[in-house]
Amino acid sequence: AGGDWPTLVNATSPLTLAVEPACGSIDASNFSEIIGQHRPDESAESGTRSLIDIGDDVLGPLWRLEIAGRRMERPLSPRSMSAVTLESETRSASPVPSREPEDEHVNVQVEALAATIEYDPPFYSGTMKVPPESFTLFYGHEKNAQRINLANADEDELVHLFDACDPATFGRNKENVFDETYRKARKMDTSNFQCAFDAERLGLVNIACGNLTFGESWLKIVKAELYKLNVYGPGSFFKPHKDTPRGKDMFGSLVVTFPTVHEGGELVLRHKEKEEVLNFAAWLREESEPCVAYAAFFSDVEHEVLEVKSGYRVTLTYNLYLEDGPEPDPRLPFPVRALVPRSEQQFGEMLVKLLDDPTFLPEGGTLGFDLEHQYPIETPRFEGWLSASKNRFTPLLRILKGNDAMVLRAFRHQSIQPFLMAVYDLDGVKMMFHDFLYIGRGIDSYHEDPFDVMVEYGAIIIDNKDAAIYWANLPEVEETVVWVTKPTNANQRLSTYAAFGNEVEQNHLYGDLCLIVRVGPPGNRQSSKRVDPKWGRGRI
Ligand SMILES: O=C(O)CCC(=O)C(=O)O
Ligand SMILES: [Fe+2]
Repeated sequence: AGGDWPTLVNATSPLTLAVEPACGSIDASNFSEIIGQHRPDESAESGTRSLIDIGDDVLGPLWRLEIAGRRMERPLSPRSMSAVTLESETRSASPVPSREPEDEHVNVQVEALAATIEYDPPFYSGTMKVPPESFTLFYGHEKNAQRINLANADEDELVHLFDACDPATFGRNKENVFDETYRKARKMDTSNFQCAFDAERLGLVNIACGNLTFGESWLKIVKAELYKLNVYGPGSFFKPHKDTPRGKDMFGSLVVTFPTVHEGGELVLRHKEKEEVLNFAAWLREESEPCVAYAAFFSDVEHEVLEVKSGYRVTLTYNLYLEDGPEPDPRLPFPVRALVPRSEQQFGEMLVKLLDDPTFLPEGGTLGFDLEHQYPIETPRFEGWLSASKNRFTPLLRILKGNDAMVLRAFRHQSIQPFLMAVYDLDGVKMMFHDFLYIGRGIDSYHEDPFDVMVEYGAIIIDNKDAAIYWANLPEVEETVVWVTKPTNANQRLSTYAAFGNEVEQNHLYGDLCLIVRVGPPGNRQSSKRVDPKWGRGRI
């Protein structure tokens, strides 16, 4: 059978399930073959509902289930199928195992640590005075080159530039699409223009990026690669999106706006429920000398260009990369970071205080931090490539941003080595895993249950207190994570990250990750053995 699968709506008696088709009528013969004996339901309108007596040796295909108000949309393995029948037998019993009382003490301690982490803006913006010759732009196709001075261009010149550009596309679900309800603007590729403005040579890259903080950034140099020239006429806009990661070392974008007369076209940046509206047009109007306005932001910052009300808005966009710098000269003193995030000192001090406190995790334990930023994850080249031992997120430790890098540095300073994990929520059972997994990668949607695959490859069960009632054999918690900052997005399917970008890119996706830190008992915090899960309480 193809198309929509039926919905399982009720479990009436131990071995009877009621099933509703997602659309159309039920082909009853199909059910009896697959999961059990079909029996018409006299109480329901004909053709809409069926009862099925389940045999002992059921094999589940892909089902959409709704049991006791909970929806489950995933491949149903024999294990969860038997859980369904079992659940209806024991419905009155409490499905959640009894739990120890919350460990309030450790919660209070980690809350004090979390409170030292201050807001670290994921962008940096301003205006910058540049030499007059920087405003010259040559553009055009083949022999029809034109010249324009972007510091004093008139409307006709800007219309000509606008017309010379191509309509701008954007990436949606692995395709480059042209859709003027989403992005109404013009762009020009670097092969068709030459601008005297050079963000690197003018020092703008250093100014803008020096204020964004990274992991081990003193070992790195920032490279700005010119990406596009964008021209927005009256009525142009670009709806919210994140810039597509083009390579694992791309960490952000730089937008430079020229002082062409325009109104509107504000750049809106959003990250973690915070929003910032940058009105470049107004900033530039206030300057008495020719300036550009700029914003450098991390790639996982959602941004949008509001409608241009009048005039023409001209921008250059750059992709920002981290490149390895020269090896530090061992004879010189170890380089000092120019900029330390404000919270680094407070956090470091609180951390030392906690690690020295004999009442803090007296047997050791595992701390978890939700990362504030997303990072580009290289997508595997072929299906099913998973490893039980290799943590595919380790290379990302070098490019952590902002507070994520700050937390990593603080632990490393105490000789404690955090690592990265993705947290999954499978029907209320939370696990951490060292790789990404989605249908077509690791799991075969028809036969395999993601849970089974992840356990086989070494996923660690960290929480079961929200487990759905149909887990027959509730997996035991193997390691309790005390969350300093709680994960907000548990991963279900990686593919959802690819939805919108400014260009198609299939090799890297953004993923949500957590920094996990195993700390030893007082006096030996550096030992990182996994601790008995009865310690501490998970706080997802
Ligand atoms: O032109 C701008 O201000 C931003 C353009 C942008 O977001 C992009 O090209 O991805
Ligand atoms: Fe963008």
